[in-house]
Amino acid sequence: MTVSIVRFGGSNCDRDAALALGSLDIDAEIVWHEDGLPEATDGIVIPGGFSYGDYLRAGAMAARSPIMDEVRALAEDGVPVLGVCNGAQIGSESGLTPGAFTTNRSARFQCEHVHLRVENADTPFTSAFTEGEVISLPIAHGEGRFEIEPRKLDAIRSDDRVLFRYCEADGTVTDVANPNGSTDNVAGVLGERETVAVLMPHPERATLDDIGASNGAGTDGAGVLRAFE
Ligand SMILES: NC(=O)CC[C@H](N)C(=O)O
Repeated sequence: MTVSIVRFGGSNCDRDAALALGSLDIDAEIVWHEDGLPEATDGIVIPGGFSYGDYLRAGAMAARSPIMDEVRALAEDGVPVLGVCNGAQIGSESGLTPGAFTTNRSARFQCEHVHLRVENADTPFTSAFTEGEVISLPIAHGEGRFEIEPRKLDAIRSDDRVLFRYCEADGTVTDVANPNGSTDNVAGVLGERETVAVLMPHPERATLDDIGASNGAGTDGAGVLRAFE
């Protein structure tokens, strides 16, 4: 697969994503949003960062860049799309995925390792795992609290669109394990197709052996990025 990693002004995880994908022998190219998507694109990553300085709402301005029309069109054609952290905020702001990401319950930027329970292993982003498996990934965000209206929450639950939930190390979903106050502990959610996903934790920061070994992040992120193999 040839993955286009979409860079906006203020993206800062684009190179991490390229390195992580490269370490899995997946072709990846960083694409400046004004240049549009290359024709060869058959996978898309919207990376983390602080696009447009998080002004207005995190992700709100990048979501209105014309390249997002191209992303939406390819997503509808079944091209896998993954939004990570600021990319998740851009994904939800652009209507690729349901719900919204708002200010953390703590009202502070939080940077820590979290446990996640795999809720749906039947997607390209989770096929390396089993349902109910607990993985660990780092988070680093100020606006990561997933919010969704109750009716839509019921719908995504019954449609199996919750991808990951924040949990304890043993897989129990508790409020204490919920770092930012996300509704129903949701850490990652699918779009209308199981080939479109956004998540607040950073798989690209827990993929490379050397980085994982030195900062304790581990390499569970590789399982998520294998969606692009
Ligand atoms: N690491 C990131 O992508 C940060 C996301 C966003 N700027 C926030 O703080 O919520």
